[in-house]
Amino acid sequence: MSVERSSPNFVSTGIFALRLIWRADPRRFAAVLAVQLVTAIGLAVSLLLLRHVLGVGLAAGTDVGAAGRVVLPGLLVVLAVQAAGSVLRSISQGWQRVLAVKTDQHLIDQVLRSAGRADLASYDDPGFYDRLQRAIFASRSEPITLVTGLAVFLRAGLGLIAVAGAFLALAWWLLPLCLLSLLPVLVTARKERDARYRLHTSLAENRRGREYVERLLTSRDDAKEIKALDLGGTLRDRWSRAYREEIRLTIEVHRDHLRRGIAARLLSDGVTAAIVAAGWLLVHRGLIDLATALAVLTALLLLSLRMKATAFLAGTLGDTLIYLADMRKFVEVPDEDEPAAAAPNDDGFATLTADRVSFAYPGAGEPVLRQISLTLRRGEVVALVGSNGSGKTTLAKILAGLYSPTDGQIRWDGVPVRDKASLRNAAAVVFQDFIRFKLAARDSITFGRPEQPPEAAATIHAAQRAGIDQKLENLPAGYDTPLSAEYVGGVDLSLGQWQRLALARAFYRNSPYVILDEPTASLDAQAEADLFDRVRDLFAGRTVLLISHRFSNVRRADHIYVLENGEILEHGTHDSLIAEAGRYAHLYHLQAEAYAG
Ligand SMILES: Nc1ncnc2c1ncn2[C@@H]1O[C@H](COP(=O)(O)OP(=O)(O)OP(=O)(O)O)[C@@H](O)[C@H]1O
Repeated sequence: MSVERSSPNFVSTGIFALRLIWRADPRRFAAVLAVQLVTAIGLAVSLLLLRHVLGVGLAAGTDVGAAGRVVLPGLLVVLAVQAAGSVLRSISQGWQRVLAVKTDQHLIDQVLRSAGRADLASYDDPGFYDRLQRAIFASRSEPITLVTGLAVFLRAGLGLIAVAGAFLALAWWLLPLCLLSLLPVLVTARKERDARYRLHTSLAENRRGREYVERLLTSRDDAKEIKALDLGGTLRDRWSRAYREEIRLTIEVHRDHLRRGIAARLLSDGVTAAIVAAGWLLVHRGLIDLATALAVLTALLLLSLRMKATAFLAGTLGDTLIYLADMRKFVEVPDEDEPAAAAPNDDGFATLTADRVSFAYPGAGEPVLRQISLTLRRGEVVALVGSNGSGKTTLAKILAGLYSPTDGQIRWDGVPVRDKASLRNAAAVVFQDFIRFKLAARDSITFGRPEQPPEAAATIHAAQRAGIDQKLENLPAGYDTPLSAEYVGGVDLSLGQWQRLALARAFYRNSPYVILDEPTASLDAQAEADLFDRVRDLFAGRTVLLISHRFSNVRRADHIYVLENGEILEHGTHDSLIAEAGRYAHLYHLQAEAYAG
C-alpha cells in the first residue's frame, strides 16, 4: 500500500484539469469562462460607477436636481448591469451542468482506457489496484465539483480583483495587510489537505477490501455459495469493521484539524483586530483624520471578507485537485507494451520457441518458471502437463503475450518477439476460468474478433464446431438472448455450455495459434471425447498448446512437456515418455489404473 506524504503539485494538476474540461466540451467551457469574466467586469464597472455616483451625490449637497441628473441614471445603469449579470449566471449554470456531465464521461473514459492499456502484470500488483481505486473514486465524484467549483472560484477571484481595484487607490497597503491576516488560515488549510490526502491514500486498500465484500454480498454469481454457507452475517461483520476503521481514522484527522483550524481563525481575526486598533491609535494621536480611517477600515473589512471567501473556494477546488492528481497519475502512465518489432505472416509462424524463459510474479521473490525451453511447430498439438501450481497456466500466459518473461526470450521463426501485442493477436486462448459475458449469446462468440464487424455465418459455424449451435438456436431470442437471468428474457447456461461457448469464441477468432487450458474440464464425457477426436480437424493447420490433467487426451499430442516446480522435468512423445518410466509414466498409469479399477 502506498501512502503519499503530501498533496500534489496544484499548478500542473490545475492545468491538467483545465485541459480535461476543455477536451470534454471546448465551446461550453469557453462560454462558461466568458460569463465569469463578463460578470466580474460588470462587478468592477458597478463598483466604480457607484463610487463615482456617490461622489457626485455628496458633492452636489442640497442641489437635488444636479444630483438627480447623475445619480439616477448611474444607479439605473448599476441595476441593469446587475440584472444582466444574474441572467448570464443562470444561463451559465445550465451550461455548467452539461459541461460537468461531459467532463464526467471524459474522465471515466480516460480511466477505462488506461485500465485497458495496462499490462496484465499490473493486475498482480496491489499498488495498481490502489491507484485504480483512487482514480475511479476521483472520476466518479469530482467532475461536478471541479466544473462548478472552478466557475464559482473564477467569479469570486475576479470579483476580488474588482473590489481590490476599486479600493486599492484609497490605500494600496491594504492588500499585504489582508494577505497577512489570511496567512494562518491558508497554512492550516494546506496542512489539513495534506492530512486528508494521506488518509485517502492509506485507506485505498481498506476501501477495496470493503467493496469486495459488498460485491460478495450483492452479486448473483456468489449468492448461492454465500447462502449455502450462511456467510452473510460474517461478511457483514467484516464490512462493518472495515468501515469503522475508516470512520475512526477520519474522526482522528478531523479532530486534529479542528483544533488547528480554530486557532488559525482566531489568529487571523486577531491580526485584523490589531490593524483596526492600530488605525484607531493613529486617529487618536491625530496622525490621520477619522473619515479617512473609517473609509480605509471599511475597505479592509470588505477586502478581507472577499479574500476569505475566495480562499475557502480555492480550498474546495484544491481538494478536488488532489483527487484529480490521483486520476492523472493513473491515466498518464505510458503504454506498457513495446512497439511492434516482428509479426508473423498472415498464415502464422512455422515455429514458436521459448528460449530459457524464467518468470517471477511482481512482488514475489521466487520465480515460478525457471529456464523453460520448448518449441511449438505449425500444425502440431503440444501438451503441457504437471501437478497443480507447477506453472502451466503461467507459461501459457507468457506464450499468449500476456506476460513478459523476466528472463529468456520468446521467438517466432527465430525472431525475438519484443511486442506482446503481436503475440496476443496471433493467439486464441481458452482459459480454464473463462469469462462468462452476461451479454447476448452472439457477443460471447463474436468478441473473439472484436476488431472486425460481426459475421452471422461465421458465428453459427463457430457455434457448430463447439457443439453449442442447437442450444443457442433454441434460446428465446436465439443468438440475441442475454446470457443471464439478471436481464429480462435472459437465460443461464450450464458450466459445460459456457465452456463450449468459450471454445466457439476461439474457433471464431481463427488465429494461427490456439492455447487450450483445461478446455474440457466442464464438458461431459461424450463432448470431451468428440473434441479430442476432432481437435486436429478443428484446428487444422494451426498450432495447439493443450494443458490438461487428463492423460487419455494428452497422449494424442505430438509432443508432451512435463512441468514440475516451474521446470521442465521431461518431454517427448507419449510412447517415449512411457518408455522413460519417469514422472509422466507414473501419473499416466495412476489415472489408467483408477479407470481400470
Ligand atoms: N497472479 C499471480 N501472482 C502471484 N503468484 C501467482 C499468480 N498466479 C499464479 N501464481 C503462482 O504461480 C504458481 C504457478 O501457477 P499456475 O497457475 O501457472 O500453475 P498451474 O500449473 O497452471 O496450476 P493448476 O494445474 O492448478 O492450474 C503457483 O504457485 C501460483 O501460486
